[in-house]
Amino acid sequence: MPRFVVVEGPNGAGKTTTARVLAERLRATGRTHETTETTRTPFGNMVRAQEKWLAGRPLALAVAADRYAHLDNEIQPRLRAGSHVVSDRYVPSSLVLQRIDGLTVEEIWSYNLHTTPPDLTVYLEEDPETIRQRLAARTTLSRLEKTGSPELELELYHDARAFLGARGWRQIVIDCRGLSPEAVADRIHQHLPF
Ligand SMILES: Nc1ncnc2c1ncn2[C@@H]1O[C@H](COP(=O)(O)OP(=O)(O)O)[C@@H](O)[C@H]1O
Ligand SMILES: Cc1cn([C@H]2C[C@H](O)[C@@H](COP(=O)(O)OP(=O)(O)O)O2)c(=O)[nH]c1=O
Repeated sequence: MPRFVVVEGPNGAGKTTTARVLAERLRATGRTHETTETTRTPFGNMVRAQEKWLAGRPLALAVAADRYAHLDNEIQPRLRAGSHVVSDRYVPSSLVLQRIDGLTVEEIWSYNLHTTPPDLTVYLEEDPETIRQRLAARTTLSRLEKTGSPELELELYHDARAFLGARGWRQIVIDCRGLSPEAVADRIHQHLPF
């Protein structure tokens, strides 16, 4: 049975790296599609490019619209065709980033109410100082990356996890400190039934 797995965590925690290694590993068990939010579609690229101008509610709505299109046009068709789907970011990212952008959890959730819960949502945690050093090496940071901090994102991810857990989402936390991306992917794989 194909599975929809989401990788979450603060900027610089290792989402993109982990999602790539995990997808590579899952390919040994069946077809696997790797994807990301905001999407690499023209609409998703526009949202990313306009992130400075589309703040607060307009950004929350644009990101949610991109997410619903992602579900309709990419995630659900791939799952129906028998592929596993691994997404770098999904609803929890909105519960963190849109909150940093001034919205309440209730408003953010109202825009995401009709999304499909993943089979497994993985929250990566890493030492804030390690994350800060990784972000310092990046040449460009988005408006929200500059507004938030590793500590704030970790705290808001904690709230997001409690909120979604109360709504039946199946979730795990991986403490990535000292673990290679392969070791992180191993731990995630242990929670999947294949
Ligand atoms: N488990 C890990 N151990 C050591 N370095 C890592 C690990 N995961 C990611 N990295 C490194 O940390 C940096 C940020 O990783 P990235 O996957 O881009 O994070 P995110 O997608 O969460 O912003 C990259 O340079 C990446 O190589
Ligand atoms: C997925 C998502 C992205 N965004 C916005 C803020 C981010 O700075 C921007 C880009 O997402 P991000 O994945 O962090 O950047 P990139 O793909 O360029 O590495 O999109 C949200 O505000 N909420 C979300 O739920």
